[in-house]
Amino acid sequence: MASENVYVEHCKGVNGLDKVILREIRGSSAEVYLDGGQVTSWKNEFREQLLFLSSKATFKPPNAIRGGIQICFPQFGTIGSLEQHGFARNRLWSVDRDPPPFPANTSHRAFVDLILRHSEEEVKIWPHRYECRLRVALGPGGDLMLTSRIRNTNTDGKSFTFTFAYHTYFSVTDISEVRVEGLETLDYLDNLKNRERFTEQGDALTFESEVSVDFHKQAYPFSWSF
Ligand SMILES: O=P(O)(O)OC[C@H]1O[C@@H](O)[C@H](O)[C@@H](O)[C@@H]1O
Repeated sequence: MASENVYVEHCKGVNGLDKVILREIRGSSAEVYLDGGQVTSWKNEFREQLLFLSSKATFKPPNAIRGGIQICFPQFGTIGSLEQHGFARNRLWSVDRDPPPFPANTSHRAFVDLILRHSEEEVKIWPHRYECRLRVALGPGGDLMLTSRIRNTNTDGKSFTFTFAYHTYFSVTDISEVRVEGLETLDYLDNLKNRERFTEQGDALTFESEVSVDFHKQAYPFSWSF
């Protein structure tokens, strides 16, 4: 059997939408929808699901699929004039059959390359031309790697700025066991308190009730909602 069939399967998912299944020999797998360029499932070798996908996810483009790993581009959250989290999660991506080489080549066999290019319709709301590439790769040990590469294809040489995020919905068995470390001394905006600014004091963030906070570290904002 061709390796494409063993490790990478192109098929139809919910509502006939195009999806790609990545499989590794020890049993781990991932599923990626071309709608939104979105990973919707990631299972370890014991077939345990590591991502959350809402039972209310509609799989009706151009609505974003609620769950998995949404791609937020060219805007994360409400930092800018576009709709929340930008438009990439609402667009149909294509399989990139001939991606430019990666600086460090890996030996992964379960991977897919996707590409999203500007549409002329979209240029009206975000006046830039771009290529947004995403490689989703599943390693032999079941590790999932997302690599994104964004290229400015503006014909007039004009630069643009953007924000980007992998908006990941993790599946959590017991929220009281979860600790997020490494945030001490960083400032955050609390979405449940009118985005008031606070400084994290503790050595770990824990979750006893609903939490929705955006942390800012240098140029990289990141956000937690439970
Ligand atoms: O509802 P959306 O647009 O998919 O956003 C999902 C979440 O995105 C997070 O970044 C926000 O902090 C949350 O408040 C929000 O619920």
